[in-house]
Amino acid sequence: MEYLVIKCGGSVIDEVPASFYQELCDIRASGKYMPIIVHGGGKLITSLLDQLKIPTVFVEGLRVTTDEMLDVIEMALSGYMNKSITRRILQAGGQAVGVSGIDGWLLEAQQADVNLGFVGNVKSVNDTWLKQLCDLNYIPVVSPLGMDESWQRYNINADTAAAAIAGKLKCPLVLMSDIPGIYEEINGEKQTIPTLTTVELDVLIDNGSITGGMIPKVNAVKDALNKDVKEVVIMDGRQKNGLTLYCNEEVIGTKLYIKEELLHV
Ligand SMILES: Nc1ncnc2c1ncn2[C@@H]1O[C@H](COP(=O)(O)OP(=O)(O)O)[C@@H](O)[C@H]1O
Ligand SMILES: CC(=O)N[C@@H](CCC(=O)OP(=O)(O)O)C(=O)O
Repeated sequence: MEYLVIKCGGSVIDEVPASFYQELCDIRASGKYMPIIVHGGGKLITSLLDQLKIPTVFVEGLRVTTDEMLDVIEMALSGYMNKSITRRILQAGGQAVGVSGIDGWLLEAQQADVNLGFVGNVKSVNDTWLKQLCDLNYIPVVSPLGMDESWQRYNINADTAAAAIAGKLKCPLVLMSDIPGIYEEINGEKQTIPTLTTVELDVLIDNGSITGGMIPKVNAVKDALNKDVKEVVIMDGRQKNGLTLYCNEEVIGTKLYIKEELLHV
C-alpha cells in the first residue's frame, strides 16, 4: 500500500465538504493508500495575532515569526487546528492521531533565513514512527512545527512540511487549497492549468503569475519532485468528492511532474 500525503490549507479547512473526512476513511479502508494529513492554519494564526494586536508580515508567502508569535502559532496549529481535524476523522469512523512536527522530533528544523526570524526549513524527517502509526491503521495528522538540535521551535510553512514528508516517503502529494489549481491570467481571465512540468512552472514564477501563498506551495512542489515524488496535485479542497476523484485517477486540479527526459540529464 502506498502512502499519500494530503496537505489541507488553512484557507480551506473550514470549507471542505463534510464528506471529506468520510472519503479519507474510505481511502484508508480501501487499501489503496495510507493517508497522512499535514495541515496549515495561516488564516487562524493571522486572526489571533490581530486580536493580540501583533502585526503580521509575510515575505514571499512566509510569515516573519518572532519569539512571542511562536506561542500563538503553536496554540493555533498544534492545539485548535490539529485537534479539530483529528476529532472530525474519528467522528467519521476512522482512526486518527494528531501530532506536531516536534513530537518524536518528526521534523528536525533549521532556521530558513535570519530575516524571517523563527521560520524553519525541514532538515530531516523522522519517519519511523509515522510509518508505525500508519501500520497500526491510524491516520496521522501533523501540524507544521519543528525543532532544531538546540530545542528551538520553528514555524514551518505547511506546504514545506508536507513536501518534506512526501519526499522522505517518496509518495504522491496532494495540496488542497481554495483555488481550482494553478491559474494563469489570459486576456484578464484566470484559467486553471491542468498539467505543468517543473520547467513550465519556472516560466510562471519568472513572469510573475505566481504570487503570495502560491510561492511556498510551488517551491514545496519542486522540492518534493526533486526528491523522487512522482507527482504533486494542487486542487480545490472545497470540491465535493475531490479526494475520491484523485484516487480514481480522474483529471483534477493542476498535476505537476518532472519531464521524463530531465530525470536522465
Ligand atoms: N498563479 C496562481 N494560481 C493559483 N493561486 C494563486 C496564484 N498566484 C497566487 N495565488 C494565491 O495563492 C493562494 C493559495 O495560497 P494560500 O492562501 O497560502 O493557501 P493555503 O492556505 O491553502 O496554503 C490562492 O488563494 C491565490 O490567491
Ligand atoms: C512560515 C509560515 O508562513 N508558516 C505558516 C504556517 C501555517 C500554514 O502554512 O498555513 P496555511 O497552509 O494555511 O498557509 C504561517 O505562519 O501561516
